[in-house]
Amino acid sequence: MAIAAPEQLNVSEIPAWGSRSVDCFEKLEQIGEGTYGQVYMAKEIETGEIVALKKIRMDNEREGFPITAIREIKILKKLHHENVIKLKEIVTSTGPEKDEQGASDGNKYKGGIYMVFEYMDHDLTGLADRPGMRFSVAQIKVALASLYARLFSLVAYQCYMRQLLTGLHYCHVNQVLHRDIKGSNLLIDNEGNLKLADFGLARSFSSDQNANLTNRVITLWYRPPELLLGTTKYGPAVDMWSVGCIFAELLNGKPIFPGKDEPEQLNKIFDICGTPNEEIWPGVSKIPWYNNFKPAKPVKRRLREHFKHFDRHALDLLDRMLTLDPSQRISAKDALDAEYFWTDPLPCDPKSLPKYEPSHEFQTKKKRQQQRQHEENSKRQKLQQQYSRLPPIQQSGHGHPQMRPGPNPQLHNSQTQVAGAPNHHYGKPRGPSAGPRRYPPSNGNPSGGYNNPNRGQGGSGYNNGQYPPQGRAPPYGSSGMPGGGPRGGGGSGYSSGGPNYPHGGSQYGTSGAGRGSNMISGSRNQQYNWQQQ
Ligand SMILES: Nc1ncnc2c1ncn2[C@@H]1O[C@H](COP(=O)(O)OP(=O)(O)OP(=O)(O)O)[C@@H](O)[C@H]1O
Repeated sequence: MAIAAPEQLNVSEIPAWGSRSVDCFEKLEQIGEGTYGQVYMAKEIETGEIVALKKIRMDNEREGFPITAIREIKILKKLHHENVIKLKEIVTSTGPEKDEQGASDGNKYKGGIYMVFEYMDHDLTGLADRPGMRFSVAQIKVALASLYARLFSLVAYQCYMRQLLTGLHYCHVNQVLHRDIKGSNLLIDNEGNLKLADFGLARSFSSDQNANLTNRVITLWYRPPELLLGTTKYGPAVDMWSVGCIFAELLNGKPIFPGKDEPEQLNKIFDICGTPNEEIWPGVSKIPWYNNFKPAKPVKRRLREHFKHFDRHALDLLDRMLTLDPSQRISAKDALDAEYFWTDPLPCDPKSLPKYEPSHEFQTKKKRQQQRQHEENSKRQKLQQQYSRLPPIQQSGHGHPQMRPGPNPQLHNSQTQVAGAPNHHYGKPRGPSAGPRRYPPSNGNPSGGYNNPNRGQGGSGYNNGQYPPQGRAPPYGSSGMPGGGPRGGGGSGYSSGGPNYPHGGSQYGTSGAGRGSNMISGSRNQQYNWQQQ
């Protein structure tokens, strides 16, 4: 079998893949709008099976098939685990494509390539954003029902966290870094199963951690301090920081570090986790941008006080996930061993979790927009009715301006507010004011502008308007990256064979010394139910 050079898709490995047409599927509904393009819920016509079709965006690909898609396909082909999304096949279309209403998509001269995934009913962002899943302290105080619901959601979160860590441990053992852990990339089905998705930024890593990797990864709110400080040598600990942010977000009801840009992101982290120094984080002063960001006044860590309302074991675990020094940060394997997962109430069987209507971030956001629009319209109607009951306006021009019929300034104001209303916490990362950005500055200047020439059409970066283009930045561009990207010397790329195995006894090895994570069976010493590969 021909071996593909690193970064090339070895099509001969997968003869059946790509041979079927997307016409084998009927698109039912759009469920996601990602950097890649749209994601659809679709039905396989022959079998009736429901799948998710993710269209690979090709419109700005003068250089051929997008590297992020190649990486995602290559990595997903070698990962097989119940907590990692399954890529079933690749399908193509040669001619004009139809949208879910059966209309041509207007892109009639272009063929399309789709990844076919198993379908998942929710993403964690969409699910956590459902009214029934979020509870304020006030609600809990006033209603016993809410208390039950709150307890129930805590049990659900514990169950999701266990699955997230199990899937991530599997990735790390197989030497894959995810590098974009966030709620909308954690998919959940109605059986309560959680799966890691969106491996477009993932890559293999070698256990010596000496290779230079790109610094420009992980959505801002979930990005660890070592990346924000400019390191290019990192490992699985980067994903564990993101897990800590998600864990705290679930328990807290909102994101914990919602920074607008890199400096603010670091400030938010330092404010709660304390400022780093050589004592608590040996080597921190050697990280490229440490001096740029060194706070004038040291701040003490106050994470435990800040989240003192969390359950004790949850707080212990969170403390170890949000450890500034990546070498002291807890691994996925050790996190699965934490008391949090081994004290009552033990994580439940995912199947016992409640079933909800499908909810993806894309849909919940759309619904919220529609609801806002609806509320505005009825407000407007009410005001118009009020005005129509008012006495007619005198033509002399002495009347109060608010008594003038027709649109008045107030209404215009409120309309503007709707259009430009701040995005909800769970809004898609679209720009500085609309959620976390995905990439740090590409110009090598940590506190300077954030234009990213790699970010899709025209490379307009983040400063151009509220909604910058959504093309996923090839994470391996070479511009201005401190230390050079993995494409340059040192980037290990992919091995052409199977995944590399970590050396026995390493943090990510499967020596069998670790305790298993299957809480349902109640056995703490059980092995993980997957094979290392
Ligand atoms: N297999 C699936 N089943 C159900 N929904 C899915 C599936 N895959 C993706 N989605 C939905 O589509 C959204 C976008 O998918 P994905 O993250 O893979 O695309 P992306 O282009 O990488 O997006 P982003 O730029 O936000 O990371 C997800 O957040 C999820 O809501």
